[in-house]
Amino acid sequence: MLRIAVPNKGSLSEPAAEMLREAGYRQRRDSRELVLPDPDNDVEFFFLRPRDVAVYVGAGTVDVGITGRDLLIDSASEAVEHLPLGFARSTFRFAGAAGRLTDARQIAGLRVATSYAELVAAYLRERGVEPEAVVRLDGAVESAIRLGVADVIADVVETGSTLRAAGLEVFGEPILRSEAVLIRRADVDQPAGLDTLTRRLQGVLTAREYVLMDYDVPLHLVDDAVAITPGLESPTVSPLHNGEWAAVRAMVPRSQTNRVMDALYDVGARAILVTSILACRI
Ligand SMILES: Nc1ncnc2c1ncn2[C@@H]1O[C@H](COP(=O)(O)OP(=O)(O)OP(=O)(O)O)[C@@H](O)[C@H]1O
Ligand SMILES: O=P(O)(O)OC[C@H]1O[C@H](OP(=O)(O)OP(=O)(O)O)[C@H](O)[C@@H]1O
Ligand SMILES: [Mg+2]
Repeated sequence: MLRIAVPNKGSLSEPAAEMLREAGYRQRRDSRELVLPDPDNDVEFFFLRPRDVAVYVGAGTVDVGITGRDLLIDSASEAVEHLPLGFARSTFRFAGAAGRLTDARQIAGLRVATSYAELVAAYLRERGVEPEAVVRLDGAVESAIRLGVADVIADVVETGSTLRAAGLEVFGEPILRSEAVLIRRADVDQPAGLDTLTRRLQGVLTAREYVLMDYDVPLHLVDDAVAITPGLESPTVSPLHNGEWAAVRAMVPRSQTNRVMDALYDVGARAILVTSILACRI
């Protein structure tokens, strides 16, 4: 039975549960449940603090887990990234008082507050920058400068509104681009059942990223239309009963749906229909 660690709280928890549900797994109804067997799918879920997921996976006490790339790196555990999951996207950045600093090298001799002390210390070490101290805080890191425990901070930035509200500005290159990732232990044989979990999650990612597009097009324009919708491998083209038109079906990136419909209409396609994909195996 594959043991899967899932964040029990925070930004990762709800989208992780939603993705697993879409992949056909049971998910807990009560947020206090810590263990959830799913015998029909031969897996067992363990709901753990997001920061602890990589620790358990690295120790081998659970087989795989869902966490953030930033948390995985900060944990310095023996776990590795297996599959990026496309949600909880963020950047990890240095920030300070507006207009004060422009480059990470200027952090030499300063105090940096962060909840990701390992990640920040390693980043500065690799660049030969020696801060006075890396101050480890649990959260609300944006207040550390105003309250006098640090000169700069390093934290998760998504929209930037928390930084703005604290009167801070990012500086230097992004330290990291993070998103939720499925992790597994390094240097051991793949646990039984990981292939199935991976295929199911990839199916959810594809179903979210693509739509199915159907349209009719005169036979002499099929090549022009198919050039606009090449599909993943090759679109399905079927004859219509009238003998002069074809029906075409292809997968199209969801983000391009309307642009592709406009282009198809312009080359002469009609009856263009778009359908969401509920699940798939590619
Ligand atoms: N505002 C955000 N947008 C996107 N991802 C975020 C955001 N805040 C945190 N994350 C991501 O969530 C993960 C951190 O999980 P964690 O649950 O510890 O943080 P959190 O969402 O800040 O929860 P809490 O502060 O309630 O403990 C990291 O991978 C981080 O990149
Ligand atoms: O760029 P934004 O869209 O504003 O998001 C980033 C903020 O979200 C998270 O904070 P959270 O709400 O989890 O509080 P915390 O600092 O207590 O963890 C993160 O630590 C940042 O502070
Ligand atoms: Mg937080």
